[in-house]
Amino acid sequence: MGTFKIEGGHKLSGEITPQGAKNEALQILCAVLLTEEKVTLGNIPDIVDVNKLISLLENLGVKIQKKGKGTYMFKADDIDLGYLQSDQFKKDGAGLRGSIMLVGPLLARFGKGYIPKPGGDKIGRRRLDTHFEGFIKLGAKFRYNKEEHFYGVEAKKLKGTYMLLDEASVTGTANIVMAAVLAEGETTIYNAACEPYLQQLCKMLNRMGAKISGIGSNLLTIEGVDRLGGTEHTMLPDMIEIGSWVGLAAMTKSELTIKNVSWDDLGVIPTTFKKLGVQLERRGDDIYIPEHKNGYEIQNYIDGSILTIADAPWPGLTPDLLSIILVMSTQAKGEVIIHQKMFESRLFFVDKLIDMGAKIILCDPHRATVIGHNFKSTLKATTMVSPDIRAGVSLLIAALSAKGTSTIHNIEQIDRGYEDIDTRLRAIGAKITRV
Ligand SMILES: CC(=O)N[C@H]1[C@@H](OP(=O)(O)OP(=O)(O)OC[C@H]2O[C@@H](n3ccc(=O)[nH]c3=O)[C@H](O)[C@@H]2O)O[C@H](CO)[C@@H](O)[C@@H]1O
Ligand SMILES: C=C(OP(=O)(O)O)C(=O)O
Repeated sequence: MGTFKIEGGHKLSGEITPQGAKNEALQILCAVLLTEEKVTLGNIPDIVDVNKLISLLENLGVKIQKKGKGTYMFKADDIDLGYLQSDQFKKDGAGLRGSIMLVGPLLARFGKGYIPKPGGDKIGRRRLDTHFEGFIKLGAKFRYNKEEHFYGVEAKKLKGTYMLLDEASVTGTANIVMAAVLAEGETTIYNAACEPYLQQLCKMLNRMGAKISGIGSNLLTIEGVDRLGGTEHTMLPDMIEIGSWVGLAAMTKSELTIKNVSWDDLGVIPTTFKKLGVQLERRGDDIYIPEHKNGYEIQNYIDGSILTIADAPWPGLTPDLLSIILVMSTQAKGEVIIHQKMFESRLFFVDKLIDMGAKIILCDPHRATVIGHNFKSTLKATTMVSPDIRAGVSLLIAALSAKGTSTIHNIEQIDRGYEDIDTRLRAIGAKITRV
């Protein structure tokens, strides 16, 4: 179990460049299976989950060449479907959430897709019904081995159809889109998720020859084609990382510039931080955050009632930023309710923040009320264990703002999604060491 030692209480300063988007990369990497031609991908983050998926592709027989930092060429012209039945696949496939999106492309191109119960954060129930209901609608036969938690779908040829998803699942939509692009006829997906990750995937598939319209909306129409060709694609900067650095800058009262954020793809993220009193400025495509010498004050609603920050499918606020927003609210002036609607076990990490001196009431598994200290009292350093990727980074931000030296164990959770985080934070003045 890896550990970070963090000496808190120091201001940071300078520039930080976000990595390529983790959740986009996981979709895009699976899409290389849809063609036997070369696909070159850039700005792939060097993080544990992405590297696990690249190694799954390699074991499936995809030829992979590293062209430079974050740039790889993939060629899926000789796929070993036998690997899907191996014990090794049952182990490797369960190592991350993103592996579930191998199923759609495999089903579309080879008529069969299998996957063990995927991994990812333990943040409550993470069902896969939307994915498999979509494949079944497209004509696939579904089977599930309960003892092994092993899922399978098979179909000679998928047929386009209309479907109304039971929920706007991010990976579910990506999976169904990747299956439908090679189906016979037209598929309409209503209540589709439309995060920038999905918009990027659909744009790339269109460059490969797919015919997808409605990109960016919750109604996608896909006219099936016989085959797809090669392409090049570059990941957007990771919006969750960008939000993490905004929260970090505010809570450590640091002047920070976040470079090349692709502002137009950030949706409500900048305005959400502004509601929490954070000053952030658009400078070209950078975010500039001044030193918050006098702290930051949470706005109330127009009628004076307490602000709620809640997650929602895009264009609502991503749930992946709520833990970060919660931690920075502990030093704000004012009160806020954090409502994590999607996941039921993602707020339990607040116990650690309470130990550190934060004023938080966990109302129920989904809602926490935070009463900010307005920097009148700093958090106390402590020893903690990172429960999931975003709670891990939130605890790291808490530790960087706290007085004294904190220890965070199980940092593998953080490494799952943040590239070389300690080196990058040291470059802007953080006192953090990996032990
Ligand atoms: C690898 C990857 O891309 N992971 C992301 C993806 O996970 P993933 O695709 O697994 O998440 P889903 O979008 O399927 O669902 C997330 C949770 O929200 C619930 N839900 C979803 C849609 C909806 O309309 N109503 C609703 O309640 C689901 O039941 C589930 O509990 O999307 C999540 C939601 O943005 C993010 O937290 C994850 O970081
Ligand atoms: C929940 C997350 O990831 P995953 O879906 O990979 O577990 C996340 O990125 O915050």
